[in-house]
Amino acid sequence: MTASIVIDNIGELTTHDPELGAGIGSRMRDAAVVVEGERIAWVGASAAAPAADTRVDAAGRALLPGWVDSHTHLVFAGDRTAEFEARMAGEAYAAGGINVTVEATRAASDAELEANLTRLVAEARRGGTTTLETKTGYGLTTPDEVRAAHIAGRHADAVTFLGAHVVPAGSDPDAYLDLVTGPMLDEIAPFVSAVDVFCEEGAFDGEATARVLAAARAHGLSTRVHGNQLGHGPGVQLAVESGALSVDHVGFLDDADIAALAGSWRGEARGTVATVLPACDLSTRMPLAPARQLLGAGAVVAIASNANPGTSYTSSMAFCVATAVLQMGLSVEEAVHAATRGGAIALGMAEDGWYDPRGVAHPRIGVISPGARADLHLLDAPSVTHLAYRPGMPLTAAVWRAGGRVV
Ligand SMILES: N=CN[C@@H](CCC(=O)O)C(=O)O
Ligand SMILES: [Zn+2]
Repeated sequence: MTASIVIDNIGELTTHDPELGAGIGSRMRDAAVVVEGERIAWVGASAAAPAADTRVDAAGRALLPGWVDSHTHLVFAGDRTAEFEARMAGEAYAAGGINVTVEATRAASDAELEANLTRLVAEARRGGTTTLETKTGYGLTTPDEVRAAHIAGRHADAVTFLGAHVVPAGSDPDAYLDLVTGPMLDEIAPFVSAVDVFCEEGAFDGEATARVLAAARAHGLSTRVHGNQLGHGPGVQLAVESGALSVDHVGFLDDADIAALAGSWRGEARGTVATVLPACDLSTRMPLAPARQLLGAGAVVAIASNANPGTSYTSSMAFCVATAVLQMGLSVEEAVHAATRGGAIALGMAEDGWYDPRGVAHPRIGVISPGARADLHLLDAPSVTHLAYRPGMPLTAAVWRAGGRVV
């Protein structure tokens, strides 16, 4: 028999389910949610809630989908405090800092990398994150990248190959590109679901990016691009042209980039999500990505933490949501949508039947709707508005992932 839970007396319920009359911008009051096994079985008025094996009284607090963090780099060792201090003293961020983490990561044992990853995933869970993508990209040799993918696959919901993060110190750029689009990709492909490339000055130019994306597609893998982070460039256009799931950072966009991202959702096929990374923009002292203009133009926007030791050493999605509201001009509803359902769309997990790295199929995530996976985040607050109204406060009261209480 599958165990059931009813969470009733919910003061404010964010579902993102248009069928429940609660898409972006509307919230249900006095609601209840019933969970059966790993799925949501029922959503409705608290007064009409059916009985279940266990009852949780939300006591008038707000319930929303668990955060979907669609962009992190958590397989690493070492620390970049000195680089951060230098940046706060006025030095600019440059892609080359990645090599500092590459050196520390290569020197770490499997157990050290896994312990660090486990610690960071637990930290994210405590903040309400129920789904997490993470990338390789601090190994940059075939064995080091494959080991990162294996370690990530034991703890993350999606693993992305980022061999094209930067040309490792001492390597010839052409030879490295041949490796990353050839033998390294061949070896890692069975253990990842997507390929990412850092298209930026100091990393990979447009031509190299196009080669990485084409090689990924030839292996049947999805693609993502780190694009337009430090300046204008071809990352967004290449991502859209190649049908990438997402292009992330998007700090420096011209009108054609915004039009391409919005236009990518107008045809039959799905488009490319614009993933903004507010904590990274702040930590690198870069302009905040134009999320308001992107939404205004009709683009699909996700918010992610970009947790990594160089540019964004936080997995706090609540902090990212608060920043998106306070500094990027999003409404609370838009920011919460971008950090939940937006992330699910960016990961290809917004529909039933997506597979995790262990080959297990799951129901859709990022929504609170009958049939969806029961990933739920109860706030110690009456409304999601408090995420921005009380920034920095620990508002996570309880978290369920696939129907199981994890916080
Ligand atoms: N932009 C590329 N990669 C990371 C930075 C990684 C690092 O500096 O260690 C990012 O998303 O910001
Ligand atoms: Zn990143």
